[in-house]
Amino acid sequence: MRKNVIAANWKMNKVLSEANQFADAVVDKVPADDNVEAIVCAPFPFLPALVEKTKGSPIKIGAQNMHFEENGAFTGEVSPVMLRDLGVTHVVIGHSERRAYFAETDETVNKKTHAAFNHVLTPIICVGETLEQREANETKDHIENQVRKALEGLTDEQTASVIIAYEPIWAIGTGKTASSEDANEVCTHIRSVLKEITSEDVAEKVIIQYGGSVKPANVDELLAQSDIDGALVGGASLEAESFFKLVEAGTK
Ligand SMILES: O=C[C@H](O)COP(=O)(O)O
Repeated sequence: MRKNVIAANWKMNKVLSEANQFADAVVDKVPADDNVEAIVCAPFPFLPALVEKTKGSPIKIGAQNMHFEENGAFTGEVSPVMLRDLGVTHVVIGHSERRAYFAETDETVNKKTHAAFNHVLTPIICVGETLEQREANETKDHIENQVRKALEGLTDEQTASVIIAYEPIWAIGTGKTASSEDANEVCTHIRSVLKEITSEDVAEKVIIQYGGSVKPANVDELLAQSDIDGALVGGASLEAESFFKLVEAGTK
């Protein structure tokens, strides 16, 4: 039985005092529950404070991006070594906003995925189609291609522990959610691709999240689907109360 992984992706929001207030508000509320894992993926400047504030709680802290190299002349970049050293446990890789605005490619997604495992970070790998691709009936082929390229060269053990976030681009921040059945259909396809790449046993272990306008009002229906094991949440993860409700939904 897979647990639900509820990950907040704050994107480029909040200042440090707001990040601290959020941590204070949720740290004693989020339950230690085998059915759910709660992760907050925050901007780099907040990571040390959030790691400190959530120590001893079940909440894990993640970054929203990183470079694939360990160090070097890469002005403005943050390495996996730095994240691990801070106590960060997860990293979002290949978010559609990184792919669209910061030239992230399937190749860099794959390099970052390997770098994450080399530094004991769990990658949350994002895949998703545009509205044009959906309308042209290209969703499954596109997602399959993204998944295969992201996971190239991983061991079965590594593949079993990736988190894949299926986020249809047209549903991100738009208020439009894929119907839970449509979202599940793509997540089931991802799992069948994982079976081909590895084995049924490995594929059944992989956490597949849905992301795109998830909120307390629609999360139950999404999590009830057979192949949706959690959510990667932007807007509705910014308020502590709303994030807590999403995590609570994951315990059911
Ligand atoms: O990483 C999160 C996704 O981009 C979803 O964002 P959203 O919940 O604001 O639609």
